[in-house]
Amino acid sequence: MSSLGASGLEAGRVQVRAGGKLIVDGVDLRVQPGSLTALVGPNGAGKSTLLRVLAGIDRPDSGEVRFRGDDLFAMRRRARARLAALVEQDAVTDLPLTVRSTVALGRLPHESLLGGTDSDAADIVGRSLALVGMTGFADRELPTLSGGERQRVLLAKALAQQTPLLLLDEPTNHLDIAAQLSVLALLERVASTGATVLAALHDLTLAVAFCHSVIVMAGGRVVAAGSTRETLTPALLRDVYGVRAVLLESPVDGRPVISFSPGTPEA
Ligand SMILES: Nc1ncnc2c1ncn2[C@@H]1O[C@H](COP(=O)(O)OP(=O)(O)OP(=O)(O)O)[C@@H](O)[C@H]1O
Repeated sequence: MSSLGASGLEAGRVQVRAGGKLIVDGVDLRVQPGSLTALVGPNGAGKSTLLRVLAGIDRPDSGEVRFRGDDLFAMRRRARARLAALVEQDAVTDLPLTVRSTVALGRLPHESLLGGTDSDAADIVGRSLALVGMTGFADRELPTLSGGERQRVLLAKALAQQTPLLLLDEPTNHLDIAAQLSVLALLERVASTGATVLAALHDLTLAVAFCHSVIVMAGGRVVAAGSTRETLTPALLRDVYGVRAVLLESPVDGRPVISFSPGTPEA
């Protein structure tokens, strides 16, 4: 595997087998630091499975994952948790914890094993809650929150982890349109600080508006990757999703917009 050297996320020949078939089938990818990258593809393409491998949570059946040149599976769990955070899709959120305590879990990898406290924890937890607009919910119990509120708390927990690698599985799930836009803008800002940020997104309009790069998966494989504008072409969207689409430019801010039309695309 060629190396990104001291930066970025790199996966080589990653395979994951489940239920007797390859659900991730020889994935090679690179995610550059400093810009937001989208991971897109139809339902069942293998995005969630791949994200768990890229976060170092699930070991692949074969292949390797490196971040800043280091093998994620060769390091201890705590060390890995200081490098990589994953916001999972519909993660279990019925723990009887307050919002503040939930976000504070993101600080665990930074606490000293010798019992010393993480002196900045309260401050970082407070700032993370503010970034996702959940300050007023700090003392609420997690199970009492709406789906969108929980989603924002889980994002705050990952932000509190302060990792240079941030992976997100459908981070805009359950969010209203204003919250979706503010989460994408927040991820853009996190990436602009030099972090490596990869988000699985179903909403291609959001992907093309906010993400500089895109990785397209189908059937467990990466079928295209590159700059979002150049990769998400009408031909690619027809081949991968079977839809009719056209790429336009927003008259408001010049950002790209994908417009979809009903009906089956012509071959
Ligand atoms: N333990 C398992 N046994 C059998 N098949 C599995 C298992 N886990 C996942 N799969 C299958 O692997 C494929 C990839 O699943 P995955 O959740 O990674 O896809 P995805 O791209 O995230 O999908 P979605 O967009 O619907 O969330 C799916 O077809 C899924 O049914």
